[in-house]
Amino acid sequence: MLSLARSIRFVHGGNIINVAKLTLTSRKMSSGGLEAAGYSFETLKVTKPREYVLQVELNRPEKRNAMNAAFWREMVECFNKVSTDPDCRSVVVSGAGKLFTAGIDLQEIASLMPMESDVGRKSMKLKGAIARYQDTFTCMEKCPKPVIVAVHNACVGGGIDLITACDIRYCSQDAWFQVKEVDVGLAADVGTLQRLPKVVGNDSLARELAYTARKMMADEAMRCGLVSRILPDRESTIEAAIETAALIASKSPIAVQGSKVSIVYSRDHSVQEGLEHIACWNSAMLQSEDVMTAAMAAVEKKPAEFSKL
Ligand SMILES: CC/C=C\C=C\CC(=O)SCCNC(=O)CCNC(=O)[C@H](O)C(C)(C)COP(=O)(O)OP(=O)(O)OC[C@H]1O[C@@H](n2cnc3c(N)ncnc32)[C@H](O)[C@@H]1OP(=O)(O)O
Repeated sequence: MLSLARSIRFVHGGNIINVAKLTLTSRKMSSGGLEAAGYSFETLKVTKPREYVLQVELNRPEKRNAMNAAFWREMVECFNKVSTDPDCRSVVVSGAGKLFTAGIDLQEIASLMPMESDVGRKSMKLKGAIARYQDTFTCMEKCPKPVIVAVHNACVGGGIDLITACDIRYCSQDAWFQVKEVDVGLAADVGTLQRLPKVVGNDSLARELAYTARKMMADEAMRCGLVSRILPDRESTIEAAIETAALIASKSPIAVQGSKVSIVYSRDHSVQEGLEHIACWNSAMLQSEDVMTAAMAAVEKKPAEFSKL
């Protein structure tokens, strides 16, 4: 660890500020692939491939990462923890094995149905259950840390719900995407119908995919804006996602998380409401030490080191 003390005078908001001591800490990279401390799950493998970056891998490869009851519960536990983890600034989501995910576990789908005989009570219970399933992906959107998803091969049904709640989507050349729900007699209900049209900015295409359940291949996913990069294979897709996550993690966490909160808010509000929201947000956050830290680093032409958040 490298420590460097020096005195700097800086102008901020019309005031001259003396920064008595600037401590620069050298980067201590974690060894990738090791399970991240405190993140132990049955269906998810969480590792730390870079400093401040966590990789959450869907980890039921023998069942094609089908989403079972443990998965729906553990994703919420995982992302609630990520949200407040000062050692995490960005997240990569990937799938273990042959493909990204085969969607909801079809062998467990019958167990969704409550036992009540009265239709009203049954419906109320089911409504609560669907809301909890929705929370599984909404918690990724509510997590202030950017989430980059690396899709390879198949991304089916619930997989589309998952990836449309992420911030950034990359895929491999062999990736394909399928809003599969109508094929299993369902209207998609955990986010695809709400988020996909906004992600691709093409209402006609979103409806076509939802009504037909046709497969969309990687090239079309790129053209329509579902993904922003195509890489040759699974490994290079994950590596590219980790590189982007590491770049994000090197920036001010106050600025990055404020950007995410503002982008999500603005998507669902008018331009004027979005502007008012960010004005209120930044009336607090512009006072952060991160503004000074970033400015000083720029002046010194050195990488900025931001305090944990
Ligand atoms: C409140 C509701 C919330 C969410 C709703 C979401 C809706 C959906 O997700 S709809 C989509 C449901 N998924 C599917 O219809 C896909 C079914 N699977 C497949 O079509 C194929 O498995 C495949 C994805 C194309 C992959 O094919 P392949 O690589 O040849 O693998 P398989 O030999 O078919 O499967 C290997 C192994 O995995 C099991 N498995 C695969 N998918 C699922 C699944 N969705 N649910 C449960 N299990 C699945 C499959 O049974 C095999 O298991 P074995 O024990 O080896 O037999």
